[in-house]
Amino acid sequence: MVLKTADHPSAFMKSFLSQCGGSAVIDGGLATELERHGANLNDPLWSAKCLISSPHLIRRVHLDYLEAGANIIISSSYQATLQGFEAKGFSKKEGESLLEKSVKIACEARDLYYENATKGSWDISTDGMLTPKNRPVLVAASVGSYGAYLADGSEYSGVYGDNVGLETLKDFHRRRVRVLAESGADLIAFETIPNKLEAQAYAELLEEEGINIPAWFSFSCKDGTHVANGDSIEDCALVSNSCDRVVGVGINCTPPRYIHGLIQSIQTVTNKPILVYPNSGETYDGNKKEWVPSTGIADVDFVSYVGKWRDAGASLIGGCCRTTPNTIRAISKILSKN
Ligand SMILES: C[S+](C)CC[C@H](N)C(=O)O
Ligand SMILES: N[C@@H](CCS)C(=O)O
Ligand SMILES: [Zn+2]
Repeated sequence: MVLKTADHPSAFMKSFLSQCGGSAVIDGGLATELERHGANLNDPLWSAKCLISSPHLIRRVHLDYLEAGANIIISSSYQATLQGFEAKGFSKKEGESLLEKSVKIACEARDLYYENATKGSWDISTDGMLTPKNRPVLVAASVGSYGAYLADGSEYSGVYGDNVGLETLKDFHRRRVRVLAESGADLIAFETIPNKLEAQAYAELLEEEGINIPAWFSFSCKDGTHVANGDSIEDCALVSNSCDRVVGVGINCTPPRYIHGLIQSIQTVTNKPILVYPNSGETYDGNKKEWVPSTGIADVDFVSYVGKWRDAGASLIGGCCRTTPNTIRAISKILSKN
């Protein structure tokens, strides 16, 4: 199924959601699956390292998520930055090619998925889910936060220091956003945004650079009302209202237990579609680059929350770190039952 970007970005998202039957499925943890397939991501580039060492694995993981029911696959550019590539000895041009490659791999996985679907003659799978041929699929180009580039878990603190202001953040992301916007992706996923300042930087960049594909803003949160650095989720979500190109706002890489309250808060300040793709509820240790079980309330039964999130107003739902194709298959099953 081919979706054309409508003249107005919000019409594009509306039409996509309607073709998905009202709710869309976002994919699950990309890096999580790369690691499960044997990749060692203990590197400043984290998952973007695989763009250099194992692009075939990235394609495999995208395909696994499509086969599990995802309507949106997010590219492997989360921690792919021109500055990060430069530190590894790549030229600016080579860095830009690697950014483009992340989207190309996701598009190839989508093509392969549709190709396989066309070979099959089924329309409905044995468990009642709609299968390949008529499922809309978008490729979202990931833009991880400045904190992700720092490679120390700063996307969960949002504390960048006094030296990092609005202009620094805009300059840091500018070229990367432009390259990804022209890479063939359907939208840009600004992910794991840990503070309001970075959302403002993205909103201004979208305008200044005349970015002509839609985008979403997705925040990492520390509780049911605040993003990682303590800014209120309402203030952060409000930033998206200033920008027509932003067609969705929500939360990712945040424990499931906070999501319901966050959806309710976002709804008080915006009419834009709400997206949620939480992590497993574990905590990231940025020094060891390892996930550790959280103390406190368990988030084991992620999937049992999904209906509640949809009823609360989320229309795009998936998973982030430590979620897998099994998580996405279960979400897809729940959302396909109206
Ligand atoms: C979403 S976090 C788990 C990504 C990795 C982090 N930026 C790091 O490099 O340690
Ligand atoms: N899209 C990224 C987000 C990390 S928080 C991933 O799934 O690896
Ligand atoms: Zn995550």
